[in-house]
Amino acid sequence: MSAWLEVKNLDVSFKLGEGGLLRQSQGTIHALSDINFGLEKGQTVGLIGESGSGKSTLGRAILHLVRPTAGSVHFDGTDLTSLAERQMRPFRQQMQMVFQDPFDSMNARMTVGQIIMEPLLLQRLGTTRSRRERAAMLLERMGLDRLAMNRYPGQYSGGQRQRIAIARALTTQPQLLVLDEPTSGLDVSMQARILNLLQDLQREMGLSYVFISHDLGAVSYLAQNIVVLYLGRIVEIAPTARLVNSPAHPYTASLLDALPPMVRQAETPHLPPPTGEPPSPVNPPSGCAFHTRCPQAEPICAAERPALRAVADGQQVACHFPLVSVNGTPSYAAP
Ligand SMILES: Nc1ncnc2c1ncn2[C@@H]1O[C@H](COP(=O)(O)OP(=O)(O)OP(=O)(O)O)[C@@H](O)[C@H]1O
Repeated sequence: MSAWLEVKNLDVSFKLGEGGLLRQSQGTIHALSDINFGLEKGQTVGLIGESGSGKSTLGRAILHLVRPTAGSVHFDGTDLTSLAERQMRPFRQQMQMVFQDPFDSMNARMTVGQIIMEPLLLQRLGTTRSRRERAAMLLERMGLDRLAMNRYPGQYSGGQRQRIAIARALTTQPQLLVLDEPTSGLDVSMQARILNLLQDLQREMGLSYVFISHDLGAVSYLAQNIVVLYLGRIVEIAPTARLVNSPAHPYTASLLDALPPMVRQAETPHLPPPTGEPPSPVNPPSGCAFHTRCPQAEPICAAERPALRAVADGQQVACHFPLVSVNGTPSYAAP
């Protein structure tokens, strides 16, 4: 049975040398290869990985903002990838994106009210009065004063601007939000407040989230399932508790190193964080792309790409030597 949101065999490539910043370079960036996962209504899936692993591209491909090279995205039974932009319009209302630095995506000369009402205007929804009323109501729900309607985003702190961005994303009453690093750049207490707000809104409105972050701690707070990406491929996918307590891929175990001890259990393996920069996605390493940085790589890892395979209920890993055996039992010695 298909999930409410289903990503199937998704590939996204960018050709270099066709203009823009990258016109000096040649080749193809395989930003995403063979991505498969599902999300149920009212739930959160986390996308985690280092910079350049393909998280934002995946979020954008789900929202039909990037055209996949192959594969499909199904939303509530409809294959979005087969739709022309005009047919996509009713779905745009259902799905919105919240960006990392909302100030970058806000026009500093527009008032907060205009910013929040803009999606309604663009989609020609409501009347002037109903748009204003909805924007003011959402501002209040975000813990901001209605007076903010006539002020400018520059008058607000990072955390307040993130609340304004969330209010804007909610104006069209979407069912799905793609949250792209919504807490990065905020201090720890503000991060916690935004995460709590997102959790409350999810319960109240039945929202579904695709939560993109390089911070496993933030993702594990909201997500029921986590997808770990490395150089455009899924290396592990698992229910959150399983991933955090029994990671199967050495790369996942190295991301756990950054988790506070109260989130990670004492006996959970956590390898040192990967050293150096990830390899280039234009010319990725042979076999398992992580083998060049993996502390336990064997010759087969450079020769053959491991397929994603199930090791426990809901847990799949692409590794020749997973840290758990096929029945999900940890196969590592406690430190
Ligand atoms: N429009 C584009 N044209 C060419 N290459 C792109 C484009 N968008 C993304 N890429 C490349 O695709 C790869 C994945 O990028 P993406 O931004 O999805 O990664 P990310 O995991 O979200 O990283 P970050 O955390 O830094 O945002 C990178 O190598 C990036 O340079």
